[in-house]
Amino acid sequence: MPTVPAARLMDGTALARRTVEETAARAAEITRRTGTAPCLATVLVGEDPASVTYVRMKRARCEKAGIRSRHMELPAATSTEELVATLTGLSQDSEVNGILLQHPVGPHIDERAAFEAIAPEKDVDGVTMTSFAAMSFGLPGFESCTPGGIMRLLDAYDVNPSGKRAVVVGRSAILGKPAGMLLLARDATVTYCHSRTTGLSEIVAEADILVAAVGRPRFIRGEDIKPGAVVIDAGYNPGNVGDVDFDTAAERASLITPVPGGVGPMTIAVLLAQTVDAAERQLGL
Ligand SMILES: Nc1nc(=O)c2c([nH]1)NC[C@@H]1CN(c3ccc(C(=O)N[C@@H](CCC(=O)O)C(=O)O)cc3)C=[N+]21
Repeated sequence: MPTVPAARLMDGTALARRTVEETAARAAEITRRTGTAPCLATVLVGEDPASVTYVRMKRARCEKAGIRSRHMELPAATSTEELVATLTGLSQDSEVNGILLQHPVGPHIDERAAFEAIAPEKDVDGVTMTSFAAMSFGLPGFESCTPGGIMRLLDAYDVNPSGKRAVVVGRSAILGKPAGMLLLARDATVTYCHSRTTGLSEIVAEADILVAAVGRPRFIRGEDIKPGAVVIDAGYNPGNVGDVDFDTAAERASLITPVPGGVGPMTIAVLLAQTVDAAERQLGL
């Protein structure tokens, strides 16, 4: 007998559409009141095809929402000092409301130094230490976009993290680590797993909420998932493949995000929403 998938889909495309519509209305109001649309600066170092595609998608979504974008393309050989100077310039430019530095930059660049050159009030991608601290303390501020998108998905599907066991597989600076912090700020009991974790399967099996953010295609398999768990696939591997083996996971989960159509569109929606938040704050609206 074929197994019936138990899981309901968490539709990131639909939620992102609603979020972007609300954002577009707020952007239009800013434009009406000031004569100028909010502006996101996007900075891309090098020509990694996936990064080029992601930045293009972000800019296209901005345009649809009535947000201007100003794009800067820097050669792969750009030094840390040059990148920091570019980001400092954008931070001081009163026409720019938000700044996105696409990750990853080349290995010869100190990415942390570059992120910290983004003024905290323009850190709409939630990558600075200031933003991380705000997420960790549960204070208002900009959220890292993918983790912020995950929290909005949980809220939209009435998943309250409070008291739940959340397991985050992955500890990157702008995905796994802040995702765990946002869940902790909402009173989940959070466990981080990573490449040195031993007994991963046993830990994953305890998760009421599982966030997969390791960057390994179909790494999390259904057999390890607790029946009824909420499974968030934050993986973006080449070919639009997630970190979760969707078919087997969907047999066990109660709710699951697809790839594509789950966390990805929400990442961009949060970027746009936070760009308008930044513009409103800077204009005192
Ligand atoms: N500073 C920084 N901030 C980021 O937020 C950031 C980054 N660097 N570097 C790369 C990752 C990746 N990322 C994605 C955004 C949207 C989709 C997305 O919308 N994906 C669609 C499918 C895309 C397609 O059709 O090709 C989906 O999942 O439905 C995926 C991945 C943001 N990232």
